[in-house]
Amino acid sequence: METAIEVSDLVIARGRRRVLHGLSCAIPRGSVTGLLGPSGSGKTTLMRAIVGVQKVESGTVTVLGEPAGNAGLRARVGYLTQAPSVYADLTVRENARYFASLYTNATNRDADEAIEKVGLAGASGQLVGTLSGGQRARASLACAILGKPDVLVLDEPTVGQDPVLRDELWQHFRDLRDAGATILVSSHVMDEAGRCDRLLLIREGELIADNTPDEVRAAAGTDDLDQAFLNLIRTRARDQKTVEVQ
Ligand SMILES: Nc1ncnc2c1ncn2[C@@H]1O[C@H](COP(=O)(O)OP(=O)(O)OP(=O)(O)O)[C@@H](O)[C@H]1O
Repeated sequence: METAIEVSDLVIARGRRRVLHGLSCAIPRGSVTGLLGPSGSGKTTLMRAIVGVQKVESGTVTVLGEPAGNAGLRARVGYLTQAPSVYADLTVRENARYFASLYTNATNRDADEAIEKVGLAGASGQLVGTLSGGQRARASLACAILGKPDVLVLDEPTVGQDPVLRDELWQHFRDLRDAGATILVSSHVMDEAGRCDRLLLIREGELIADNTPDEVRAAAGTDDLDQAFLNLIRTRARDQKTVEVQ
């Protein structure tokens, strides 16, 4: 298994609080890896470290063999932030073509293709400021994927999308993976966890599972991933209490 992203003993503080406490994981190349965990557990912080925009206290993050954030990675790593990062006063097409112009290898055709992939072809002439929240999120996604990056970091890409669109977006993620991309995708929705090749479950800045969905189910003794995560969290909390008492 070739590793695309290697995180080692990562410690990050945000504000005065320590958010990640020595987290380590390895994300295989050509996989869709789900990053799951409660709100505030550190998912976005970990993603920011992987794309190289987060100040790190200690530890290392290596992406495609280079330190995260290196100039050589700029065109190879795509990042969808949680808040849409597109220009409200440009149309969907203008946004996508503008982002395409920032890549040496992306064309207007790639921009139009990406718009189609996210289901926005019918709204490509519309100003982003007039789109619905879910449409705006998809416009942002189109801009993140159009450069065909080797590593794609997606922070809650399916929030606010209807089930049909969600299904299509997940199919697209799998297509990108099959073409060789490595995808890290955060989600709150457990039914999305089952669609991933691997899962990272994070809680209060610590990794409590790094497995395939089947392995997570087996370790937790239940077929239901929602329940499996609850079991893992409860077992961990119990173990920690036992250690404190001893
Ligand atoms: N700019 C900031 N300054 C101070 N604290 C921050 C900042 N950004 C995030 N935090 C804190 O860091 C912790 C982790 O936040 P993070 O955004 O990584 O969580 P998350 O798992 O992505 O949450 P969500 O699922 O709600 O997006 C939280 O306690 C949050 O309040």
